[in-house]
Amino acid sequence: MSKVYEPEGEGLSYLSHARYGKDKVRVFRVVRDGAWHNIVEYNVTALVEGDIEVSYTEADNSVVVATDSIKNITYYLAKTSPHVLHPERFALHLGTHLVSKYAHLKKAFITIEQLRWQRIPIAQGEGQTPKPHSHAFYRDGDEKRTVEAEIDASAGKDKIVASVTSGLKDLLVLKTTGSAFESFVRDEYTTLMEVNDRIFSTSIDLSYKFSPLRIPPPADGEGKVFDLPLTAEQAKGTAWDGDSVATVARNITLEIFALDESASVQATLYKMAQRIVSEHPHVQSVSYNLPNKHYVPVDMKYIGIDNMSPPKAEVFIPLSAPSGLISATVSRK
Ligand SMILES: O=c1[nH]c(=O)c2[nH]c(=O)[nH]c2[nH]1
Repeated sequence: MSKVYEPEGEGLSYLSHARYGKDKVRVFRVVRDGAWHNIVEYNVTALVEGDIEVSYTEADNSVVVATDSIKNITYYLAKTSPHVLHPERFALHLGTHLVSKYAHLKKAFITIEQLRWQRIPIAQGEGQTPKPHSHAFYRDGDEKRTVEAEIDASAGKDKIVASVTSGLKDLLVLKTTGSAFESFVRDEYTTLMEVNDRIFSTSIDLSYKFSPLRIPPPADGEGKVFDLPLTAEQAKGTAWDGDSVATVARNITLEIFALDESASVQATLYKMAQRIVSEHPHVQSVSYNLPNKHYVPVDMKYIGIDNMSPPKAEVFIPLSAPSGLISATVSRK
């Protein structure tokens, strides 16, 4: 056998953080309700922390639940969990299962990206409103719904606490008026013109943090049976009710983007975030990252055509880079 590599200066350092698991677990699930089929497609990341130091420091794999097994558990729960169609609940179930089954694993970090599948609308006849098809779907954009759940069993397996941050990303929007940018700092570095009318386009990255949830001990001790003792009323607006919060947060974002007479990306962002906090008592904070995707009017002076400011500005160069990047978090007082 070749010589085992022995690091030098062992006394100089220590393992200060360790977390591992499976990334990019791609899952598609169909739930058949007779002829009516419901589907989800997820990209799942499932990571764990706990008493795993020796796997790094002593090459002792006896504490390692293989990442391959973590992937298998993800598929096992995609098959058996009653929560699979709801990304927040599925993340909570998966995380609870991991920390309940393995005593030495104290925390699970589950990230889910849900890809879009919409039902194909089918017109039933001439002049009829189209109806969503029972089992045929199309991808209507790159937007993803996101969930990040931390399931913490370090206070004991019967005292599991979960914190969940949900949101969406890659929702591309654009408006052709109702956006200005004026009265900013002017000095020797300024070349940007003040504009009272411009194109506003951004790719929305939104996240909202829910207040923590207590997870009751799983009935079978392993986390295979999992439910929250919340009535529908108690669950309203919590991470458990993630689907309805996601719908409202998305609608608020789109509505304010469309309707706001925007003074800047900053000011519009703030209005969106405030509205989400005000409509959901269980949302503790809301964050947005909004790239300002610039559309620059083409200067046609050289051929005697005015294309520089609205209403004359009609032909634009969509700049792929650079973009502005405006971000903020609005928190409940
Ligand atoms: O809405 C904007 N905010 C800025 O901070 C900024 N900076 C810039 O060049 N254009 C814009 N637009």
